[in-house]
Amino acid sequence: MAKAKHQKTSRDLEASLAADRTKVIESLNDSREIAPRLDRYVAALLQWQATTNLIAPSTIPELWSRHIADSLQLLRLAPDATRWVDLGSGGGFPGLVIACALADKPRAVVHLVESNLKKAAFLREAVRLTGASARVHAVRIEDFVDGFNEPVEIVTARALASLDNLLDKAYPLLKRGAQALFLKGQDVEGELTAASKYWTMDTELIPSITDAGGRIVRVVSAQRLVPPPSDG
Ligand SMILES: C[S@@+](CC[C@H](N)C(=O)[O-])C[C@H]1O[C@@H](n2cnc3c(N)ncnc32)[C@H](O)[C@@H]1O
Repeated sequence: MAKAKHQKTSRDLEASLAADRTKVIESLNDSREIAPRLDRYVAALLQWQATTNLIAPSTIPELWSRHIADSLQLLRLAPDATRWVDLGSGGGFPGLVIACALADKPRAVVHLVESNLKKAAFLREAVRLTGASARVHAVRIEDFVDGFNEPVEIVTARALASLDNLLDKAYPLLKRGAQALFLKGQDVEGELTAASKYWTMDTELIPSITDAGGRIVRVVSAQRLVPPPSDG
């Protein structure tokens, strides 16, 4: 009886995933190159998810719309960018998904910065399996951004920190001319108000196409008004 229930549950999950995949793949202009890469990525993610918490388990049935489409929407906002840095990549959102989409674009690279060694190991395996245009940096963001001197056009982050904190983390890249695309939830106005106490910013709020009420914050430029509190 318990075994039959387990089989039904796993069949239900497979059916949900397949329906969700179809919806997302059909929404793409041309999925011929990216679909096989994303399929390999999802297979690896589900395999590693059994031992490493890469995504919230409740989101697995809608993995394609909640995570993959959520990540892919950033490409429309920077269609010509080839140099990306994704901060706190976790299981690969949005950076690895973007790197799958850019795999055939000359000179494209997405730098994935993730300090958790197990997640970084997963990202390396996913890059190997998919052929994504990505490099994995298993370091803390704070240790990565200052010494990183390759060209950067776009900095991304999702589910990492408050806007004020994200600006602090990304600032060494923003001041070199990079723009930021931060995937945010519904309370982004509150975060903008809080950040504006410390920053003067040129920002744009773009509605998310996958997360009702969610917004993408495009930071065109930012300048800190008040120095961050010192540690000592
Ligand atoms: C909540 S997860 C989000 C992961 C992914 N961006 C997503 O949307 O699914 C935040 C990730 O950022 C990583 N992280 C947090 N602080 C970091 C830091 N200072 N340097 C590097 N990685 C960090 C954590 O290890 C974790 O994997």
